[in-house]
Amino acid sequence: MSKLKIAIQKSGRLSTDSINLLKSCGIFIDNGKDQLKANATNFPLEVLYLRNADIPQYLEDGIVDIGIVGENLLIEKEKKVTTVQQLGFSKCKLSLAVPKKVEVGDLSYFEGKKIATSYPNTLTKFLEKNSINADIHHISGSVEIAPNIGLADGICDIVSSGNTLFKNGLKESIVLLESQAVLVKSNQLDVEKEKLLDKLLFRIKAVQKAEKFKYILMNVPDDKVAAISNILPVLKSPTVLPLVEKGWSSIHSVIEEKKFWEVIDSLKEAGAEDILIVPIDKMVL
Ligand SMILES: Nc1ncnc2c1ncn2[C@@H]1O[C@H](COP(=O)(O)OP(=O)(O)OP(=O)(O)O)[C@@H](O)[C@H]1O
Ligand SMILES: O=P(O)(O)OC[C@H]1O[C@H](OP(=O)(O)OP(=O)(O)O)[C@H](O)[C@@H]1O
Ligand SMILES: [Mg+2]
Repeated sequence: MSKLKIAIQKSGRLSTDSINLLKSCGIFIDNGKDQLKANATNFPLEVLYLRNADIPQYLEDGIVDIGIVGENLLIEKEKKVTTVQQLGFSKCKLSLAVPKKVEVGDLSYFEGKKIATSYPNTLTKFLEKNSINADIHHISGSVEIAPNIGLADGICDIVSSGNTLFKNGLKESIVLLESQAVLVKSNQLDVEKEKLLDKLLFRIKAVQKAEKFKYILMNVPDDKVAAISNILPVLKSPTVLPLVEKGWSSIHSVIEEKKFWEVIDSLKEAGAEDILIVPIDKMVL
């Protein structure tokens, strides 16, 4: 039987969330300590733990079938692969940054300047597109140190919370792109592997939907059931169940979490009591 090979980062910013995503899809991985290759016990999936930076090439070569990487890396590497789904974690930006006291104004500040980065390809293209000539210095890590040791005037690196910039006396000046983790596939999948990927994707979407929605329950006086049902921005019509106490009902439904916060006050004003919001594990609609 065919097996899908997935590449995930061995250790780093993507690894924990990637493993958790597989877990929440009900996929159990039989992992030994320091094992770089493992099999799922209940899904035709083989997991390869790799360096993030190597994954796009493995995908292009068809050595692995699918992988989880940051969008920023795909843009940098420009491999022939296909993005299947945004995953919503490891959100970050790729930005130009300079020492705190420097006034940047616009991109023309960087004309003739020296910029240290781990993303030379993305930066080169961005500067070319904007007709800026700069001296790009490629380093593979600890980029934020460069201006402090006289290696560069500015940097171009990943920014998330901004802590690393702050601690190194730098400030973000121009954002090149925004990124998040994505599921990517090789362009060499056969029909059987495409089918397995569809199965996996179906599960991922069920998990993602469940994260957005909550199960909602509340007690309401019988004469307010209609009014409260009208306020609730729910997926379908709510379920109404009688309480043991006469004259009261319990309304159950599924609601988008952000919409709940928009209607909570009107629900209370309309007479809803004992409102419970409960997480949903999976959602298949
Ligand atoms: N501080 C951060 N916050 C959120 N996401 C980040 C952050 N830093 C990096 N990322 C995202 O996670 C991806 C992996 O980053 P990480 O630093 O773990 O990889 P790396 O050390 O460059 O990779 P490798 O596995 O090749 O050693 C990046 O490409 C980016 O998309
Ligand atoms: O804005 P922040 O939340 O501070 O995150 C940004 C930092 O995170 C990443 O480095 P990481 O810690 O992954 O180290 P690395 O260079 O070893 O990959 C990135 O290269 C920045 O240095
Ligand atoms: Mg990093």
